[in-house]
Amino acid sequence: MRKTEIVVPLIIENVSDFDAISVSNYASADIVEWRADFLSVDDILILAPKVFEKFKNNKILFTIRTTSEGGNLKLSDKKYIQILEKILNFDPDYIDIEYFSHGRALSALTDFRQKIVLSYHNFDEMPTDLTTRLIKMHGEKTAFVKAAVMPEHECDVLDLLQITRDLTLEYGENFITMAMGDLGRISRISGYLTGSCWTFASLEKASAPGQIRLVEAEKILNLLEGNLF
Ligand SMILES: O=C1C[C@@](O)(C(=O)O)C[C@@H](O)[C@@H]1O
Repeated sequence: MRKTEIVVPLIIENVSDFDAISVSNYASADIVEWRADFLSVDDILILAPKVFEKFKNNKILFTIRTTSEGGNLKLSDKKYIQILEKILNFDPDYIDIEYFSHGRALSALTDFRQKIVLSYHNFDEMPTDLTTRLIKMHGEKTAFVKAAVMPEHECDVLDLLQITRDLTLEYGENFITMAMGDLGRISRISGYLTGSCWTFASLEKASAPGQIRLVEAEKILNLLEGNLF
């Protein structure tokens, strides 16, 4: 029995690509993350009914990664909240909210806290205030708190692992962390040590640097965690 849940990003770049997507490719994903920011806002709302119907037997995390945090869409808070409100009508299991870029969405959607994955992304560095940020995010009492950072040195990766372990011991198991890029790859398979609850593994196109492919992630996690849980 594996501990770490595997999240597989669903990336649709054109509405016309959707029908060719095979749900069976996502069968071994614990959660499917629809990274909706690869589409325009209009196309997100056009495709939403079809995505939630096609993946009705999967757990779905709905994510709009904005340009403020390494994604593709630049949105006002008002528009960001409007889209999330419309998507919530499809009852996703989780929605991602960028706490430091679009924190107003959290207060607007406070009734959905148990669906919210509060997130923070830093594609430039391992920030020195990461612990403070994660504790502040944890205080919002959402389902999960997630941080993806870019390590420059090996010590940045080791620091992230230790910070995750310390916070999990202190505050409980709702942290999801990863160090991105090739240097950070170990952080994606060390949840059994650190307490990080999820890892993101790619099917075809990775949604962030350093992601391990789904097939390999399953093998490694089953090897590392198989006899532990
Ligand atoms: O926040 C995350 C984590 C991630 O950035 C990663 O590094 O695997 C991938 C994103 O799709 C997801 O929304």
